[in-house]
Amino acid sequence: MAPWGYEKDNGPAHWHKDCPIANGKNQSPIDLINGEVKYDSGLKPLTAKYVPFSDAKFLNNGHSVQFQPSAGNGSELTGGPLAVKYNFEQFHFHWGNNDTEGSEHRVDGKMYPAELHFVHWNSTNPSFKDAVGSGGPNGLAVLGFFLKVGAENAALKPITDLIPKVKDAGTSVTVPSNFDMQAILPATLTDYYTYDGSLTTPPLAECVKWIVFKQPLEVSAAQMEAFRSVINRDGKPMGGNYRPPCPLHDRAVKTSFK
Ligand SMILES: CN(C)c1nnc([C@H](N)S(N)(=O)=O)s1
Ligand SMILES: [Zn+2]
Repeated sequence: MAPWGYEKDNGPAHWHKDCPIANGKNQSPIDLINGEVKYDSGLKPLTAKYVPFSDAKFLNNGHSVQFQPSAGNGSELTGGPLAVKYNFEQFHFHWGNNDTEGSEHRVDGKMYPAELHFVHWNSTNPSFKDAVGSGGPNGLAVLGFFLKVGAENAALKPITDLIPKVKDAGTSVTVPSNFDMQAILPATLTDYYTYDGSLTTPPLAECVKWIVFKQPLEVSAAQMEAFRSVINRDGKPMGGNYRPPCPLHDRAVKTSFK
C-alpha cells in the first residue's frame, strides 16, 4: 500500500489494510454528542506546566505540521482524569480546505475549521514508544483544542509565522527559544470531554486518554490560510488531514462540565 495519507487511494478507508486495529472498538476521533455524554463531578481541572524549549523544531512530516522538541525538559501534564504525570512529546494540527471542515472530533456533528493536539506520554514508561505500546488507554494523554476563525492568536503566531518555511513535506525549522508554549493554553483547563480512544493516524494504537476542550481557541483568517498553504507528501494542499469520526461502541464520554 502507498504510504498512508488522506487522498482517495491512501486515506482513512484504506488504513485497516496495514493497521487492522482501524476497525477496533476504541478508535478516535469520535462525534461528541452532548445528549449522550455523562457529567462526572470527580473530573477536576488539568495542570499543564510547559517549560520553554531551547532546541525544538517545527516540521512538515507530510501529513501534519508539528512542534517537536529534541528531548524532554520537564514539561508535563497532571490532574483531570489522569492518575499519574504525563511528559509532553509534541503538538500538531489538523485542518480543512475551508471553514466548514477540518477538526477530527466533532460536537453534535459540527466540525471546526481545525484542531490542535498536544501529545503527552505516561511517565511510568521508560520512553514515548513504550507508552504507545503499553496497552490500554493510559499510555498517552492528548489534549484537543478546537480552532475557530476570529481574532489573531498571538500565542500561536510564532508558530504560524514559521509555516512558510515548512511548506514542503520533509522540511523543518528551528523554533526560537523564547517561544512560550504555555501561552497557547487557556488560563484554566476546566471544561472538557474525556474518553478512551486511539491515535487518529497509523498505527492507530488504542492507547490514548483523549481530553477535548469545550471552548475553542481563536485564530485569524490569515492564520488559517497559512495552514492551507502547506503541501503534503503527494505535492497537494495538506488541508483535509483529518480522520472521520469512528463508532463509539460501548464507550462512555465523560464531561467535567454540566
Ligand atoms: C507518534 N505520535 C506522537 C503520534 N502518532 N499519531 C498521532 C496522531 N497525529 S494523533 N492525532 O495525535 O493521534 S501523534
Ligand atoms: Zn492529531
